[in-house]
Parts: sequence; structure tokens; C-alpha cells
Amino acid sequence: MISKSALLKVILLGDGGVGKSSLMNRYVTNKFDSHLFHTIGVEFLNKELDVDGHHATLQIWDTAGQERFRSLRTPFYRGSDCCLLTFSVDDGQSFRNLANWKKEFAYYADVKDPDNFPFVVLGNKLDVPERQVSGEDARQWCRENGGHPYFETSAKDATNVASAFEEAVRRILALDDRADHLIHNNTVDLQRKNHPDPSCC
Ligand SMILES: Nc1nc2c(ncn2[C@@H]2O[C@H](COP(=O)(O)OP(=O)(O)OP(=O)(O)O)[C@@H](O)[C@H]2O)c(=O)[nH]1
Ligand SMILES: [Mg+2]
Repeated sequence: MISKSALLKVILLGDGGVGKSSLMNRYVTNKFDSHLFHTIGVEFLNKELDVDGHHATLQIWDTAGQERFRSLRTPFYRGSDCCLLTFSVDDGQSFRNLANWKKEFAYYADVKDPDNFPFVVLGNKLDVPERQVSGEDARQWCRENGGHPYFETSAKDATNVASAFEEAVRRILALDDRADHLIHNNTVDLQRKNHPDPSCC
């Protein structure tokens, strides 16, 4: 069971410029900056929220997407509870790179079973009229790569930003409930009396 004071680490990955920092800033401070600088290394912000009756603190880790900062970001992947794979709907290359981001995350976070790890995919910059990636293509990629939830967001006008982070929490809670269930079902009951076999002498 997730405790009342659960601290959940969620990490944003994706190409430089897709809007990771903008999504984090929109969600935590409700602000948008149209001239944001590239992130160098990693930064994080905390946000408290309630999802389906659970209270949690989200620790959102925003990483530098540019290739030259790779060695600065990868040491921070370990211990993540959920990974938000982010691309920009007006940048086809950022969409095609999702598989590389997933691989990089699984390797450096040392995820034993990537198929069952909670990834959420975000197609950002929904407000930009010139799309290069259709919603259908994105949804198909999500279906074929592990059934990840997909959200189209705009950090600029706040579309779907809160819903995407809430879904991350839901995915973590769902995994946690499953683990909790397994633990309970596998617990040895030390109180239980062993009834003697009536057929025995
Ligand atoms: N129109 C529009 N612009 C956005 C949106 N999100 C981010 N931007 C702009 O895109 C540019 C890059 O955004 P960032 O948030 O810095 O991108 P990033 O993914 O953090 O980039 P790195 O730190 O280099 O990895 C900035 O100029 C933002 O203002 C959005 O939803 N809509
Ligand atoms: Mg950034």
C-alpha cells in the first residue's frame, strides 16, 4: 500500500526542445516561458497531489535532452517510479527517438522488466498547428511498445498537463497494489493450526 507520505519519483525524458521543462513548470508553478533555456543536467521540483483518494508527493525530475548532456543526466535515472517519454507533435524526429529514450532509461535505471515498468508517453506542443506526428501514429507506437498510456499535451495552454502527471501516479499505484496483493497471497500464516490428516493412524 502506498503510504500517506509516499514520495514518488517521476522522470521526464525526450529530445532537447520538446518541452519537458515547460511541462514541469506548467504543472508545478502554472507558468509558461516562451524563451526557456535548454536544461543542463537535471533539475527537480516537488508537487503534492491527491489521486483516487491517495495523497502523494511527486518528485518530478526534468532532464537535459541534448545529446551532449547524456553523461550528466543518466546517473539520475535510478530509483524512478515512472518515466514520462516525451516528444513534440511538430517534430517527427523526436517521436522516432522514443525507442532510444526508452532503451536508455531501462539501461541506466537498471529496470529488470521494462515491459512491466510504468511508462507514460506525452506528445507535447498540441497547440502548434503544423503537426508532423498524428495522434493515430503515436497511439499505435504506444500499443506496439508495451501498451503505454498516451497524452497529447500543451505546456503553453495547459492542455492535459495535470491529467498526464495524475496518470503517472495512477500507474505507480496500480503496480503497488499488485505487489501488495502478491505479498499478501504469498504470506505464510504462522498462526494456522495444521489439522491432522483424519485418514492417518
Ligand atoms: N507552442 C508551444 N511551445 C512550447 C510548448 N512547450 C514548450 N514550448 C517551447 O519549446 C521550447 C523548448 O521547451 P523546453 O521546455 O525548454 O524543452 P526541453 O524539452 O526542456 O528542452 P531541453 O532542456 O533542451 O531538453 C521553449 O521555447 C518553450 O517555450 C508547448 O506546449 N507549446
Ligand atoms: Mg529543459
